[in-house]
Amino acid sequence: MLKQKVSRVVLIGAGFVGSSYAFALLNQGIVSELVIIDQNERKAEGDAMDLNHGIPFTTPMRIWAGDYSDCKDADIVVITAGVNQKPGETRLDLIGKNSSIFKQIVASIMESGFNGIFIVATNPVDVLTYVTWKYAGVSPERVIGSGTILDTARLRYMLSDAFQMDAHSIQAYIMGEHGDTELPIWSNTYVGARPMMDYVTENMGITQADLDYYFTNVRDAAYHIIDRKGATYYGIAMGLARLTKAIVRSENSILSVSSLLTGQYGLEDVYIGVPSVINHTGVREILELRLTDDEMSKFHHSAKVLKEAIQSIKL
Ligand SMILES: NC(=O)C1=CN([C@@H]2O[C@H](COP(=O)(O)OP(=O)(O)OC[C@H]3O[C@@H](n4cnc5c(N)ncnc54)[C@H](O)[C@@H]3O)[C@@H](O)[C@H]2O)C=CC1
Ligand SMILES: CC(=O)C(=O)O
Repeated sequence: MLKQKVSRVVLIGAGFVGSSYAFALLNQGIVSELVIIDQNERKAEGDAMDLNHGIPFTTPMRIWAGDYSDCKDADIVVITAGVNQKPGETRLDLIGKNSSIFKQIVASIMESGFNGIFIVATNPVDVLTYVTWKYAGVSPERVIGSGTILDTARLRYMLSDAFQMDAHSIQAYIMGEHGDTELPIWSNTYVGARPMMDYVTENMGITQADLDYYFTNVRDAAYHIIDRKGATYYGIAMGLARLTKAIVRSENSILSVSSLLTGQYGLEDVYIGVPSVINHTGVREILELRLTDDEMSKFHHSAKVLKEAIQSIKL
């Protein structure tokens, strides 16, 4: 007889990002159980009710507003709780408020006996992923930050729009902090199997100035969206759903997420956005790219900024 395979996600934080992620999970039928926790219990209950009413239109799933004891049987806990940026604020400006709530959140998760994978999206995400890893005291492959998964998607979208190519056919990565010091890895960008630089020079008349313009728009996308509608959530929600699918289905997919460096790129003891192989164990390995000297120096600068931010927190 076939065994019933239950996959459970517990979502902590049912704000813009969390609710959009829940909606993406339901629409894509990625897991069989979703538990929603928020300090605003009525909001978590309301979301569970609303989402349940969509079930007849999609894949069967159990959704309820729960509590931390539900983490015991969870495969993945996704943390999106905390404040978001107001216009003009950087992600690093959120460090004080958001790191202080993580101590209690991570302690409550671990008290349940949770033995699965953490995904962190709350900003500043690289710093809070490090904080989660420290507070949880688990092996680093079980703690993943959304890192530059969204920035990489933004870059692939912008290049696909510029080249009039399907975004799936563009291989490109943003590495570093999910924030102001991130960088594009042009040296490892491909259109299909062709290195992007020779493709665009030969066929498109696109210059380095154009590429710089696309990157600036990627780096500053959150500021532009927050100025217009107060928060960003659909893009990251779909990125979190993609990451969840890679774990639940053990896909061994390469995604640019925040992983702990342990000597890669000559760095250690920092969570930072790097292409990583994701499966049911979490981060199976970090796929180290060959960077140019300029890319390496910018990546080291980004890591330095993150390390300084981590040092500013009393862990
Ligand atoms: N990693 C990424 O690419 C992105 C990250 N973000 C970040 O995600 C975070 C959430 O953003 P939004 O959903 O827009 O904020 P929001 O304010 O809409 O939602 C936050 C939710 O967290 C809940 N919450 C706060 N403290 C809690 C606690 N101790 N326990 C349980 N729930 C708690 C609140 O009640 C609220 O429902 C922010 O830090 C934001 O910067 C947002 C977009 C992209
Ligand atoms: C808010 C944020 O981190 C983003 O949209 O990139």
